[in-house]
Amino acid sequence: MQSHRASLQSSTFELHTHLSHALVRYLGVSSPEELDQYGFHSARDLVDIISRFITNTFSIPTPTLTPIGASVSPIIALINHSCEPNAVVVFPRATEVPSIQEPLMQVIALRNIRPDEEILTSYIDTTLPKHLRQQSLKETYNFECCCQLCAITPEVDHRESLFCPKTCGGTCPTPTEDSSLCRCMKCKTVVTNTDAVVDAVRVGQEALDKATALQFKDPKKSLQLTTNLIPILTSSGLTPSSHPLLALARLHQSLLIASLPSPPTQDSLDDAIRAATRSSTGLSSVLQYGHPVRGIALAELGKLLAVDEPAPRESSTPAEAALLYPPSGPPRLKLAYDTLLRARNELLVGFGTRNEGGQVGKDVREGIVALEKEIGVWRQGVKNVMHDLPNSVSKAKPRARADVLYVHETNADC
Ligand SMILES: C[S@@+](CC[C@H](N)C(=O)[O-])C[C@H]1O[C@@H](n2cnc3c(N)ncnc32)[C@H](O)[C@@H]1O
Repeated sequence: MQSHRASLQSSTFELHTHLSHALVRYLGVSSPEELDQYGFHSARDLVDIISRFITNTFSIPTPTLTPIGASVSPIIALINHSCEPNAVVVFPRATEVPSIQEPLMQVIALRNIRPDEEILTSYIDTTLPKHLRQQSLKETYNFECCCQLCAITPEVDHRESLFCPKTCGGTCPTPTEDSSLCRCMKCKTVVTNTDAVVDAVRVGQEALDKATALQFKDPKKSLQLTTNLIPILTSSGLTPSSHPLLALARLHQSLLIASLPSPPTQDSLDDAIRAATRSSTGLSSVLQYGHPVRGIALAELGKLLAVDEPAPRESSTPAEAALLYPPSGPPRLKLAYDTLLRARNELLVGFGTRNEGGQVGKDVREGIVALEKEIGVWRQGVKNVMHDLPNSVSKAKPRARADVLYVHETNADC
């Protein structure tokens, strides 16, 4: 397996040296001779193994993709990187394998791959803009990425974009200190407040770094930072997929879910749903269909929407109801159902059909079945009401309400 000991940047070399010392302490050896039994004959050998380990390991995630460990597979370590990968490395939970053998590492194709085409996975978070992806790949893997996404400079990359200031539906590239002239790619309107946007992005990045560092030590402070910064970045015009707004939104969502009271209040649940919607929308613009991160984000949103509402909101007019997000009552149930169906289809791609979309895919399937039953009960209830009503009334309002509940006549085998 590849090592970069001879060509490491000095900061990375220093980190590898620290890790080598930690390894020596862990092994409890006190002299170079004692290291011989492990096959290390010099400090250089130790740095070499650390470099090899860092270059070739994969993080082991929970079913919802929180990293909890590291693994090495000499075969999978042969796969090179692309920021637009055609495959992913996952650890699905397979029914036919005894749980004692888990986790199982698998490479899953995200799309059809030609026989002569190289299989490529991504080593890093590809929702990041190009300069941060390049920095991360250089620091950890010691190479400059020349994949299609890095080689071609698109007019607008959704990882760094603003909504058109005239709200024509187009987008503009995010201004930077070096390139402050930016205009909408559709209507060509020039963005005038570029300094304010550059400042917002800088402050947002600082807050993201701080909030990430504090997320386990001081989750309340971390949540305060994400809560304060998201509106600033949103009002400066950043699209939901832009950095650092997307990263802040994802962190915000996980902090909100972790701090949900038990049982949740309507406000805390609705806040978490809005955060999950923002994350999922952003991820869908920058990750390809079926990417496990997209599938998991949709599943989390669908599950939140499916939670029983503690105090459903009553809207006085249909117009008011249409503006309400998340919706309440039957429309919420229908949205939960549709979202879980979309999640399941994407999870089947990202975690493999044979794995039934992994553990989350199976949970989502159960959620769909439960919702189908619940929606069936509602529909029956509405039918009964319509049946009991006098003829003149039965054809009016209740039908409109019943339409909301007429979801696809699928069973959960989709
Ligand atoms: C896990 S290994 C991949 C297999 C490696 N190419 C080999 O032959 O053993 C990771 C290393 O491969 C190289 N690599 C992976 N993807 C690359 C890419 N897209 N461009 C250049 N080098 C790459 C880098 O040196 C990186 O540190």
